[in-house]
Amino acid sequence: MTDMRIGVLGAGGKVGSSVCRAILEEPGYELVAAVDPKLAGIDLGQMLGRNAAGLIARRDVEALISEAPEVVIDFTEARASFHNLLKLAQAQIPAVVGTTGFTDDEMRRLGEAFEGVGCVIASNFSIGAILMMRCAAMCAPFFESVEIVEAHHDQKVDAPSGTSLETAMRITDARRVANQPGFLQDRTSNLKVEGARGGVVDGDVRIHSLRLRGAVAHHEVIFGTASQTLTIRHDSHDRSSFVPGVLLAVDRVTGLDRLVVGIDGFLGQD
Ligand SMILES: NC(=O)C1=CN([C@@H]2O[C@H](COP(=O)(O)OP(=O)(O)OC[C@H]3O[C@@H](n4cnc5c(N)ncnc54)[C@H](OP(=O)(O)O)[C@@H]3O)[C@@H](O)[C@H]2O)C=CC1
Ligand SMILES: O=C(O)C1=N[C@H](C(=O)O)C[C@H](O)C1
Repeated sequence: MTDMRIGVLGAGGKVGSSVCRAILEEPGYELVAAVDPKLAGIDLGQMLGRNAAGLIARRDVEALISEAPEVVIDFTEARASFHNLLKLAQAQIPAVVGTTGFTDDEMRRLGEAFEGVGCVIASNFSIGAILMMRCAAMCAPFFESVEIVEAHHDQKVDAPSGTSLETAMRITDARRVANQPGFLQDRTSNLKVEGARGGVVDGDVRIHSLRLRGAVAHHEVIFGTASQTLTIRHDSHDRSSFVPGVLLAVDRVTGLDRLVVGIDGFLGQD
């Protein structure tokens, strides 16, 4: 069997460079195009090691499409990603997307664009974060209060994190399905610092976003009810935590004919 031809958008970024290294090292894949505007024209051997020697970084998605990749992986920034994904869909190239920060309207339009072509968009590819979201949904009907705290490195551009938004959505969905009322509202009436109580999503789940140099990606869901709290916490200590989930999605996406959100369905054990 020939190796699967992979293209990467955001190859010079924190996650994109980890993904490129994995593609270069794992058997069964060939890195045929790597795009990052600031690296255009550079031999990626300098950045990714000798496995990448001779692979020249490309400037844009058009240059990537011209290399005929079988799957494209995208870890960039939401606005750039949205436009690039429309071009990939038009070229009938399946995509695996980790970029966060899409609007609801962009997600809807991507769903339409990928009718007939595989696409996986996941807010978090690490197994621990996926299980954290599942545990949070399982606990949601049993508690009266919940708040989410997420902490990321200080270079992150979107807030709150895509993972915390998806966790909030899964929590409110689980409560609705269990016919439970919304969470208790707090009684803060003297808010002395704007934002001190975080931001409210999906009606009543508060998210607090911390941005700290030295952090990678950390999510904590804290539930409360009379006399007790329950904390579910996940930490990504290194970007390699996302790689196995990305490769799993790459293996599955060519068998899809539409946009799938999340990789839960590929894990089994439902
Ligand atoms: N789903 C998941 O599991 C995960 C998702 N993420 C998400 O992935 C995204 C990237 O994260 P991270 O790697 O930390 O961010 P980085 O800023 O380190 O990487 C993004 C890279 O994309 C480049 N870029 C910008 N525009 C384009 C474009 N049009 N074409 C190609 N490359 C482009 C950037 O270049 P420049 O620096 O010049 O702008 C940068 O090198 C974020 O949205 C983040 O939230 C992150 C971790 C895990
Ligand atoms: O920007 C990051 O780093 C991460 N982004 C994703 C998110 O917004 O949820 C996934 C993970 O938290 C790392």
